[in-house]
Amino acid sequence: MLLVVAVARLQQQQQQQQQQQYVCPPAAQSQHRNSTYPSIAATATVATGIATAMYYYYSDDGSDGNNDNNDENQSSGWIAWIRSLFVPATVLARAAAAAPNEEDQPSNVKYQVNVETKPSSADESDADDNNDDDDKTLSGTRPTVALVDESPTMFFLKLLLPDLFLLAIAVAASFGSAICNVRIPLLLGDLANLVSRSAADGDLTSVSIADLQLPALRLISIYTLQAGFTFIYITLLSLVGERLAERLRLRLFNSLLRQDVAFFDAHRTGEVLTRLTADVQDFKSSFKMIISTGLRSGTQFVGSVVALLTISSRLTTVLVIIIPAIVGAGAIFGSVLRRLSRLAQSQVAIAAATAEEALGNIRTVRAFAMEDREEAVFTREVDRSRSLNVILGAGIGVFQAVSNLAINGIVLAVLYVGGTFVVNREITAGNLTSFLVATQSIQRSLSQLSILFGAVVRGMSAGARVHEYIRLQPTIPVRGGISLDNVVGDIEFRNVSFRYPTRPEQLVLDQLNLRVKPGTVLALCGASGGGKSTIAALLERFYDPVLGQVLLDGFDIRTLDPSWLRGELIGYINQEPVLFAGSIRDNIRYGRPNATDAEIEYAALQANADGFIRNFPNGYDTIVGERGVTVSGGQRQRIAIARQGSNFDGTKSTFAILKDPKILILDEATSALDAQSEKLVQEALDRLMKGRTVVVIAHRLSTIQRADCIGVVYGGRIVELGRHQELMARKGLYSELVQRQMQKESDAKSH
Ligand SMILES: Nc1ncnc2c1ncn2[C@@H]1O[C@H](COP(=O)(O)OP(=O)(O)OP(=O)(O)O)[C@@H](O)[C@H]1O
Repeated sequence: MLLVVAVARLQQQQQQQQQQQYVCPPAAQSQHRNSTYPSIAATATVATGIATAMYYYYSDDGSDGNNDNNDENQSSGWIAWIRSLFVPATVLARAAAAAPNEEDQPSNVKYQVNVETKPSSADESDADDNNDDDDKTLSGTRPTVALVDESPTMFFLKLLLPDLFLLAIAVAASFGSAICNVRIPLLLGDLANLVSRSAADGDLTSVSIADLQLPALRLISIYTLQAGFTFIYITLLSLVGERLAERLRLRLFNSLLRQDVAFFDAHRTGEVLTRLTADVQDFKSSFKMIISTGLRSGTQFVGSVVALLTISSRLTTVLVIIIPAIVGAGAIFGSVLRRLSRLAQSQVAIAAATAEEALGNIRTVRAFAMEDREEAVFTREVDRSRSLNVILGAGIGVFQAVSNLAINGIVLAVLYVGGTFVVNREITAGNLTSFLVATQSIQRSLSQLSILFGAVVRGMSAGARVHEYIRLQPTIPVRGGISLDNVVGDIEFRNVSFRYPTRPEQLVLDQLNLRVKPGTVLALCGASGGGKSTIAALLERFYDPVLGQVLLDGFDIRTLDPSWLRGELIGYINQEPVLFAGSIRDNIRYGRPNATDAEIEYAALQANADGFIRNFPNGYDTIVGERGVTVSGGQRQRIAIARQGSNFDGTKSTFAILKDPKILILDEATSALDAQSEKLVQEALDRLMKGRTVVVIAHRLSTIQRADCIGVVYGGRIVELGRHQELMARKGLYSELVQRQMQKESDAKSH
């Protein structure tokens, strides 16, 4: 019996010790937990016919807003066709993560917003046995992707909805223009028949001007009507296209702003920006082309075929044999060019990325005197790009030359066979003219439809790429969840294990336990790569743990509103605070857009920043440049500190407008500074830290000796925890780190 009681007591003591071990500073426990001529008489007519046909071949009614219609553009149309057939096939890797457990919550909930997260498999298991983490294996914890179940077609139809009426008018006008195009060759044939009749009679006066007036008037009317339709559909299509692109860009940007931090770990900024710019542009152009060229060319094609059959079914048979063969050969050659072009395009992108990297990091390039090397790398990539594009250009040249030969061959074939029919009086010269014009109309329609085909493919893939990002749901929503009142700033990491989604094979935090009591300062130190910054990232909820919980005042932070958590509760100053390209004033005001100038200046004063800011010629209106490059590191940090708070003295009295976080995370905040700047920054930080729970991540151990508690992070765990003196007395890893650093400092001094 005594033995049983003794074992039970021993187990109880061990449990208490384990809990005490990760409390900082060591003391009481938290109460909460959770969670595209024949007859000589007719020669003049045929000449007129050829001229008309050639006119039609080399011109167009206009347009689809994409300017693919005159001689020059005819050739650029072919190029556009070939180019348009490129289908960049990009399939993206995904990222994502976990979601909250819902359990009992303490009662200081201020308000609640709907939580949008979807539980992942990892979370489901986590929810089942919240604290039984010991039983869990850490395999299979790679985050799943959360997607909105909506097809791209459905999405784009919905996006078009506000402009449906305008689009309907544009479609009707485009259709009207196409009908006019089908009518024009027939009216031209009527006119030609009149002229040929007079020529055939050998009496050029047999046809009076009055006889010519009616068909001429009809032609003028239809030309005018067509011009009107063209104006309407191009203008409206342009309007609808631009509005659609705008909505698409806004939706995409909105979605990107809300993606998980893990998404940005996995995707290059350049790639994301391409979707926002080039892909939206491609989608818009293709959309406009489908409506204009598609509808016009389709209607023209069908109308012209009917016209051909009406004029001469035998002559039409000749075309039916020739045209498909030519189109087929063109398609095969086109696919080869397409592949070549895709290669050339990606090479251009590689060259651009090389330049972007070098120019974006110009300071590093300059510092290492690597200009020549970067030039050599860029030259190599540009050379490859040139070679591929020269081959592509030659291919396009061959394609276009053969195309022109084929098209001219068709004209000759129709003239020859048609001429025979005219000599045999099977058809009239006017009919032959109409036939030629309609043939050209068919050719033009077919070539535009093939361009359109490429554009459709390209537009669809661009649209799909854009939609892919839009339908991606962040696993950590930006808003949603509860906000608390009267937060005291009690932080607890309970059995937290973590892997970065981009590197799931590496366990970064391994069942880490840590408790920071309200109003105290915890300093985290330890070897590089141990997991210190990761602890801060989890506290900011940039990521969710794969196992375990991060608790704030007893609430699992997955149940809290992330926007409230980051915007109000936690202040985060990292080693390289990033400023926006605006003025100093706007940067300090960033957290609270409604702060007055007086409040901003007070905050700057408290952050030891007012002095240097006033020394700038433009004072608070000084522009800090991209990412804040025109101010020094120490100045940048003090601006970042001023951005964090105004009630530096712990009172909320006069200036409580700027951000006033209850919890502060200082990630290497003073590590990049000289002694004088560090002193100024440290003073500002000391003021800012008053009355808050602070987690400091530092390498220089001398700066953290006064911390209420020091935690040594190693291999994703807290291996030592306590006050400076205690840890020194323990003669463990901390004392070793301190001694090594002292040695380094004295070595540096003696040199
Ligand atoms: N975004 C990320 N994606 C993948 N792995 C990451 C990411 N950030 C950090 N890591 C890895 O996680 C581990 C812990 O990194 P962390 O930045 O937390 O360490 P640290 O202790 O703060 O190091 P240091 O003192 O050098 O800043 C490292 O191995 C690092 O390579």
